[in-house]
Amino acid sequence: MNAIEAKQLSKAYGAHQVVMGMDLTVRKGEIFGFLGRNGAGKSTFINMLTGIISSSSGTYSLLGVEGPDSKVMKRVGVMPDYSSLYGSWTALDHLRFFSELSGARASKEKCLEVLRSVDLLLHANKKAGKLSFGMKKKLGIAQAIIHDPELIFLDEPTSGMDAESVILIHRLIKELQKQGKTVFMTSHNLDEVEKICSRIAIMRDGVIDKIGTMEELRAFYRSTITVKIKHSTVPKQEQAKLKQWLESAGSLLEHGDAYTVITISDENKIAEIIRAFTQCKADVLRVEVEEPSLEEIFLNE
Ligand SMILES: Nc1ncnc2c1ncn2[C@@H]1O[C@H](COP(=O)(O)OP(=O)(O)OP(=O)(O)O)[C@@H](O)[C@H]1O
Repeated sequence: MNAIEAKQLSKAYGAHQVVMGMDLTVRKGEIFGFLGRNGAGKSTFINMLTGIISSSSGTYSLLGVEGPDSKVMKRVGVMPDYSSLYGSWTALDHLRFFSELSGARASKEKCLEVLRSVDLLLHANKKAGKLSFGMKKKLGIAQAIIHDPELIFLDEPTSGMDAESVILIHRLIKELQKQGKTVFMTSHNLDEVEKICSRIAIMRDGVIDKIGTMEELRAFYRSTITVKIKHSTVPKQEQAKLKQWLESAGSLLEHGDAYTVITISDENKIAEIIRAFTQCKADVLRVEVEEPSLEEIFLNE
């Protein structure tokens, strides 16, 4: 059973087609990263899945149940927009209220345990209006997980958080995955997505432009493997031969006395490059290989 299945899901506001026939499958137990530029349609897509807005056409299911279905939503956690917190309620009040809404009625101990997991225990009795932006985000994450849901939607969970908090939330998300839960998260932080997501979809103009694991996405952009070589000076009589060989192996970006940078399309070429230097009587002192980052893939539209 898949955690999320969308088939030809669409949303239009008047003549403006915001989501155009989206097909998407998220497997159970995945940490799925959902990316796209501002206005790509990510929130609209999530809002349809979580029943906040209705779709114009298409179907979807969550945890195998065709939506919209209020019963299945008790097994789903959604991180609310921080602006929807009640300023005069404490962090603890929020968790109690939201767990009751889902029918789980978490005990005070459970609420405190969840607040501890997002490092808000010391602020349990603080009014939400007095929490900092990062703390409000943490409270939103706590609300999304208080009822022990199987599927969790997190909208930019770490934006505006300090570095230590980001690490804490990444650990928490991985822990949720270890418990068998599925996390569907949006983020504008590509490093974060690259680090913790098992699969990634990039949305553009209302459709999915790219989808796959980091490895699969990289496979489309293998032409940009960059190899940086620190080497000893190549003897004069070998220099022309080596340069000619390197130019036939890939795009030679830099070729100096002690340092060479080349981009190649096939990682098997790396060993051949090292051999070419050795055969031309130069020692290879260090080799660095850089694969395309998610940032390059994201921008390469
Ligand atoms: N209620 C609405 N009425 C009309 N247009 C809307 C409405 N909600 C969203 N849109 C439009 O739909 C498009 C997609 O918006 P959406 O909020 O889904 O983008 P997003 O990918 O989540 O962006 P961001 O990264 O900025 O959150 C935008 O052009 C937006 O103006």
